[in-house]
Amino acid sequence: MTVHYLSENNSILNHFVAQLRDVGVQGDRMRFRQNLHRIGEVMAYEISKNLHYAPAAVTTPLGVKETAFIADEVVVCSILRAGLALHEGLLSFFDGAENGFVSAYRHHPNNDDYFEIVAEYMAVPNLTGKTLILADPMLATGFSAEAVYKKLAEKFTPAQVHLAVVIAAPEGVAYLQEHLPDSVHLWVASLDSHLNEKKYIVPGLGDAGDLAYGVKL
Ligand SMILES: O=P(O)(O)OC[C@H]1O[C@H](OP(=O)(O)OP(=O)(O)O)[C@H](O)[C@@H]1O
Ligand SMILES: O=c1cc[nH]c(=O)[nH]1
Ligand SMILES: [Mg+2]
Repeated sequence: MTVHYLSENNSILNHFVAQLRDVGVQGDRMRFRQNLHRIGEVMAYEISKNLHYAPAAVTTPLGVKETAFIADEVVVCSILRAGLALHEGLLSFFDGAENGFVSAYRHHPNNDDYFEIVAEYMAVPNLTGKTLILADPMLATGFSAEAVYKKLAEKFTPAQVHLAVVIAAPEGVAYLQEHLPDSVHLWVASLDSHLNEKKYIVPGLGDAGDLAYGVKL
């Protein structure tokens, strides 16, 4: 797996991530979703630098300009719920992309800290031969991303896979390095310190799904 750390260079991306984290701003759910959307746009731009291009001509009122257009067939696929707002941002740049949605949540069967990932709902187009961009703001243990990747890989063979996450824990990055193929690209807006005993990212931002859409039962 190739990891791209987007905060290695200072950019306005860091402002959007900082607002997601800030307890004084988080109460504004619309701004939280809007910042995920804006980060999705920035990530789309960064990922676009790794896609394949083919030459094509554009006719202007004054002549013809040879340029290069994305040749890959892009599919944006979000991991529900928290991936949705990021998905919309990616889609606003990859506006011709196909779309997929897969669910993943932490199930605590014993009402303690132990959990299993349940990935059951999957609504996706054919991914074989296409460029799959998986969107999920949080990479904590890496179990959700792994479960979703494997569920999709059972049925399809994408030509390229890009996993776009906003905040990652080192433990999750290391886990995916071991469990996903070398060909996968991981895009990280910010790398944090560690996971706490509940496997939440520290300092992180809290629960991204709840902050975007409200607390679930
Ligand atoms: O790396 P992991 O340890 O698997 O944790 C990361 C997962 O946790 C969050 O989803 P969550 O389970 O909170 O679901 P939600 O989006 O419905 O809130 C997040 O959006 C990831 O999918
Ligand atoms: O820190 C974390 C870990 C999992 N899911 C979240 O939303 N946040
Ligand atoms: Mg959640």
